[in-house]
Amino acid sequence: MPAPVPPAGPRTTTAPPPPPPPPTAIAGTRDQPVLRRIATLLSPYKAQLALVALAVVVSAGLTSVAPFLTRSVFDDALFPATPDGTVGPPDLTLLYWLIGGLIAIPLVSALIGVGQTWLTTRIGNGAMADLRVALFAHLERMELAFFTSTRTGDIQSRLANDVGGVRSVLTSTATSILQNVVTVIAAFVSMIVLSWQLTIITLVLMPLFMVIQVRVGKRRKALQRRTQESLSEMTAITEESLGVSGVLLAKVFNRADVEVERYRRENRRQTRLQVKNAMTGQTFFSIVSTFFGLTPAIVYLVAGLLINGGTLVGGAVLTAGTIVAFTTLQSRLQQPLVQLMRVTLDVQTSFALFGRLFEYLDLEPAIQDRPGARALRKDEVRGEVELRDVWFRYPQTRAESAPGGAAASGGGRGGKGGRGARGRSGRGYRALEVPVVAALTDMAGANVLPPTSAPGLAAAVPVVDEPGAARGSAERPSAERPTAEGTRAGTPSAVHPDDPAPLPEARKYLDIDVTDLAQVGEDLDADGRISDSEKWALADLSLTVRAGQLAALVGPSGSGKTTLTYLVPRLHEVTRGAVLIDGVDVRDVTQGSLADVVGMVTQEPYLFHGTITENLRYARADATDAEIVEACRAANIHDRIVSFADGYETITGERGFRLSGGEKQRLSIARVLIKDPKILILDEATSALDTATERLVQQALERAMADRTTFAIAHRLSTIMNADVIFGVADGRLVEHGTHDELLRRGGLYARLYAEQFGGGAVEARLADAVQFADGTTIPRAATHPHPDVPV
Ligand SMILES: Nc1ncnc2c1ncn2[C@@H]1O[C@H](COP(=O)(O)OP(=O)(O)OP(=O)(O)O)[C@@H](O)[C@H]1O
Repeated sequence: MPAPVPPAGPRTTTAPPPPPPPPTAIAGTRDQPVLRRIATLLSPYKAQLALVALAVVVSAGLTSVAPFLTRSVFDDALFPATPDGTVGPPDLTLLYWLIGGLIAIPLVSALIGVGQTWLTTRIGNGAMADLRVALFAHLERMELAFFTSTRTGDIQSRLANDVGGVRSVLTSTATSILQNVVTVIAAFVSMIVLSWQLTIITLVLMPLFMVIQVRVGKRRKALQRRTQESLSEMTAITEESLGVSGVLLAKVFNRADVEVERYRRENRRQTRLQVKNAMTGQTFFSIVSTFFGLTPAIVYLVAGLLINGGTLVGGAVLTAGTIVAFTTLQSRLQQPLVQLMRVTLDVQTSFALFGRLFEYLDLEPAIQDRPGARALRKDEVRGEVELRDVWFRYPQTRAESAPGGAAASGGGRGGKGGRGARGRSGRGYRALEVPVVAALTDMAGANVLPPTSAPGLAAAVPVVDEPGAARGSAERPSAERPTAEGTRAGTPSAVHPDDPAPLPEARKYLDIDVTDLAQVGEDLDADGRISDSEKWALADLSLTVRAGQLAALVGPSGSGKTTLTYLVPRLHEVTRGAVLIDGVDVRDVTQGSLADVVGMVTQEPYLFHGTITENLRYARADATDAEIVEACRAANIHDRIVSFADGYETITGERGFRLSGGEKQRLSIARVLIKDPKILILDEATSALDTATERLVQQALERAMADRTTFAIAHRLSTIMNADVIFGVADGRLVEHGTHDELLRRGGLYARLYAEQFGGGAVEARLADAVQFADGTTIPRAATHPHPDVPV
């Protein structure tokens, strides 16, 4: 039995969490300048900020009163002038009061300082936490394509390093600026009151300093951006190389040294940048400090000349007290002024970090709920799925859009999860995402049909039974969305300038060798019909699967089977055409309700680091212990779980690495059974299974498929034989459909596949360790493959 329900954590809470405020509300909008956006970020803390401002003004005021007390100590208390011009005896009463004041000022200032630090730390950390959550929530809403084209390390680095980098700006910089500005202004006013002539001497080089500082700031900002990019790169290398898969890959291919060298190189770059960053502006600050160090000497000299030459304007008197007070003020001015320059520089530098953060916050999720989207009611859904005139192409990746960008980073290692570019930053993503999305929206609204002159395809467009029945039930009026029949019959239709040239007839696909099918796209390219950059992952695809049917998808590797299935739960958005569930366009329903209706068992089931129970409850937080056990029994995994020392409380390990491929598969089947979706998408992964578990997985799958519409990317003969309909996909096109017998008679793609992959019906499945035959016998394979998770 599983242990009692664990305390509700983020993964197990039953009540849906309140929707996060849109990130723009937290951090302003794309069109606002960075400073305004930072102000928006701080706006929830207005009251505390006002308190801080008050504290700053009070302590600055107190600090600038001190020199006047000092002047009074000298001129009125210690050496009071008598009416006849001589120095009288010290006025001790006045001296006591003045000394009392001089003691009280630093004490009160220190107390105010403590309170101020407490407040600013709270404000800064609060705003930083808001920013981090806004970024996390925003990224969670991004579509799948964003993650396939962005390195995980880059995302992690922005959340950790960049947000951490702006911490000082948010915690102390704002108050530091305010404090120093007030101190500097108060000191200046006091200095002018004491002697405007001496003040001019102090100020004379300020304009020059300011100009230099702006230039230094620009340089520091550019350096900071490069430093953060390098940090992203390092995080990405760590993430890729020190994950379980990465370590396994490096060990199997003996690439550990290469990985270390890659890390060392980037680390060296990081060190160089850090040193440059720290050194930029140091000479400038040394000059400023030297100038301030020399100023008192210049002041004494000028004061002597002024007194001697009698050039003091308006009969002003330069007393010893005034000169002492002035130099005290002037030396007090030095520290806040230099600090102000440093802080302004930090702010300029931090803009580079804010820029990187806002870049992500400004990415528009390409797939969102449209206004007024309605919820699909799971209990009312029958589960009929239709793909209507579907065209799909993957959004251009960032490497393709930003020449030299990602390629220059040279970090990627490829692999299924990383087909997309491995760019260094998100810069290019929006640049191409927006036009792509805009173009798609245009096409969807412009009643544009992909042209085709492929008569062969007319025969290939499948409707499993009752042709047209489901088509008519779509919510959109047919005038808005022309039917596939219309297109096929050659009905004139608007042609978009971006549309590809006419495609060859389906016969072409049926006549070529199965193993050559992956090349079809390139053949077309050579013909000049579709350029490679315009290659469609799915083209002109229409099919209907009735509620409760099992549809098997077959076709060569890379033909688009996975892509096709991802359109149903809207993990990708069709470029043209529509996907309908019970006649309702998936774009018209909320993504949340769609996710409730569609379940997936992927080739590489993902388990997070946690107990088995926690992983299973991810499907439905309120699943009872009995339901969990029932699902595990149906998935043939219960007995295995209870055989573990910790039973249902066994920790699965990161990404489920403590479990075998077959165990993970059965757990993921149990998880989908707990979810109980109306539509199931199943990517059979027989090559990850061994003979011992194959039968258990197959049984589990049969139970999972029962009573729901299933799309199975089939790698088992029995799945195909049991299918109500088989769809043959080649190079993103549906080239044939029908039952096993019909397609065999046809002698096309499926017939070839059946002959080659399934040995004409003799082979049931190709497993990790053996080939399993339809009669139940197995023949071991040569054990050349060290681990199913390691690509060879
Ligand atoms: N995220 C992506 N970005 C760009 N192209 C992609 C992406 N994912 C897949 N593709 C491309 O789309 C095409 C179809 O891939 P898909 O994974 O759908 O094929 P498949 O038939 O499921 O292959 P397999 O049986 O090997 O899993 C391939 O050319 C592939 O390279």
